[in-house]
Amino acid sequence: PAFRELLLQELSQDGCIKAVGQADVIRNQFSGATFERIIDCSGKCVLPGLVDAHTHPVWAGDRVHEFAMKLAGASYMEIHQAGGGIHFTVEHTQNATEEELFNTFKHRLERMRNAGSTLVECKSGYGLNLETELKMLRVIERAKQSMDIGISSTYCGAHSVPKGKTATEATDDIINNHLPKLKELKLSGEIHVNNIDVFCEKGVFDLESTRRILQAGKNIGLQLNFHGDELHPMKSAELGAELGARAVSHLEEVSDEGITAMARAKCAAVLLPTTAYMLRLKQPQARKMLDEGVIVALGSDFNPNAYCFSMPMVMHLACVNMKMSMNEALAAATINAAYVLGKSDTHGSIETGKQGDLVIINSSRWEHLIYQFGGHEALINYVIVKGQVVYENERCETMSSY
Ligand SMILES: N=CN[C@@H](CCC(=O)O)C(=O)O
Ligand SMILES: [Zn+2]
Repeated sequence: PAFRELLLQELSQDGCIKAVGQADVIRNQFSGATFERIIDCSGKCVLPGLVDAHTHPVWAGDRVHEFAMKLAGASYMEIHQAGGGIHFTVEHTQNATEEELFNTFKHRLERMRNAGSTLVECKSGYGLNLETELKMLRVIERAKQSMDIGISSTYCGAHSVPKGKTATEATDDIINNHLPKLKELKLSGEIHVNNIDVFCEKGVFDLESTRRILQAGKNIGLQLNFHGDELHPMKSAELGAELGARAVSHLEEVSDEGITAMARAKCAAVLLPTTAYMLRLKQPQARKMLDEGVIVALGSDFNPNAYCFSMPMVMHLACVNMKMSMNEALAAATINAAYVLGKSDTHGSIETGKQGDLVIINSSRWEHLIYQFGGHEALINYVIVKGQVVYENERCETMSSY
């Protein structure tokens, strides 16, 4: 994308982009107009706001002790099966107040936004029981109403099988109790959930339970977007294609048939480079997916296992470890991620009529946003959501970013 050609643009009152083009053309077009604020972007680049297609940002209790265990050789599933991992976070999240959860979540969203994310998918899934899942979803709903960042919310009550239940019992509970409650809350206007997610994995939810939960979610109007083929080949990709899922995340262990099916069904792949990196998993086959025409998106997967807020770092990892080009990584972290959330008509690119979500960086080459690993803190000059500056980085002006 020729972002360097984009010299000036204007945002209308409704927060949407009014025009895109050469500075002199636009200057003529709007010669009589007045502006609340004009930002001179000479020597800078304007990019679409980044879209993070996969996060778990509402929780209490960090897992730094487990990071040490993993460095010492324990695997993700060994820790999970011993009652740690997601179970540890569930216990702490169940005990946390709604206010505590909201405050930490708000802070995390600010850090994501300051790293350039303007639209973020946010999952529940550390409650597992109905009461705590609803507590998490209320926290997300409150942030949707009050924070200057876009949020797409996901019910992930099937993130793990709760202690004391079998997977079948948990599946029945979700279908018979959780989903009807979500439907009721949507009708009353209290909570609007956008997507449904399941952790389809050996020892968690098998393919049949995943199918039942996703189908029931689809029946109440949720978009399907689930974890699959991460640690073991599960035929999750094939299931996603069959059910008309918007996306399947992870896919380190996807089959060849699964890739073909996803391409045909326009079911996107959400790749999560932080998780593959920190768990030292086999890298997902991004190149094969791209070559076969799968819509590839990226997510930070921010969670207590993979503690990363930054989509610029995610793009860097995708380029180095998954062999994506910088153009592919940027598309995956903007328009393709917006597609995953059902929002590519309004988000994910700089086009007239789309929402004015932008990142302005202090470099004349946009590629610096990916190239400078961890350098985004000094490089991102402004973050703009719906035409309003929501983050302005004073440090940026004084620091050299070259
Ligand atoms: N794999 C399942 N869920 C998360 C991890 C959640 C956790 O460990 O707390 C993921 O996407 O990596
Ligand atoms: Zn996840």
